[in-house]
Amino acid sequence: MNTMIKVAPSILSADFSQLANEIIKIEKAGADWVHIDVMDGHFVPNLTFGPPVVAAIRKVTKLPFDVHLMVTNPQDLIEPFIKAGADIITVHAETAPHLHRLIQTIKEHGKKAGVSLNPSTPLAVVEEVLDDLDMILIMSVNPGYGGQKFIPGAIDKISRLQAKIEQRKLTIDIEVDGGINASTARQVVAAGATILVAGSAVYGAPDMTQAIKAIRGLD
Ligand SMILES: O=C(CO)[C@H](O)[C@H](O)COP(=O)(O)O
Repeated sequence: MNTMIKVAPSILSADFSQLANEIIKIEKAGADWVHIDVMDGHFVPNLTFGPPVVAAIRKVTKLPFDVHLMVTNPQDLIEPFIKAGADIITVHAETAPHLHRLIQTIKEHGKKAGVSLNPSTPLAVVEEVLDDLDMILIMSVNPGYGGQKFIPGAIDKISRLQAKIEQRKLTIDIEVDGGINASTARQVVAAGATILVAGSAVYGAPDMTQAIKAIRGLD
């Protein structure tokens, strides 16, 4: 049992016609953060939310907004999403030749900065910015869609990242996204993950409260 684990349901799996209610539902069910998947139809083959949608849903909850930018030009969208109400902004290393600058921009606005790695991207790409990061998001599916199958290679990647964080005595959260359910959650938490993103396992569950508890490992 680990009470330090945070669960961040992804509204990608919500009913978009009822978005405000869908956010209120996860808040009542015990979610820690709201995970918002921003997709541009270019870096990933899907198109989702822009800053106006985030500004609109900001009015319905005080839960932290965990904004995951799956976009080709993250530098153009950091400030608009912060103005819209983001608390944590994560950019993909694959989209950012000037990763250090982007992280500094996020932090200068007083927000938490994360970097995400696709399944095929090695940990080495964040080596030089580790000291500046609040969070690393390990993708356990190829980004673009909810409801995909967890890629088991993520577990060893999380263990190696956790060892590196410990060795450097840093405080960085490890978030995992894709195919998370009660069973995969246990495996990634054992490897060192602290924040679990779950879309279909929460929104597709008959009892959301129970699903969140099970993912957190408190069932
Ligand atoms: O970033 C994502 C996809 O790119 C989603 O957050 C992720 O897939 C969550 O959905 P599920 O838990 O259904 O896999």
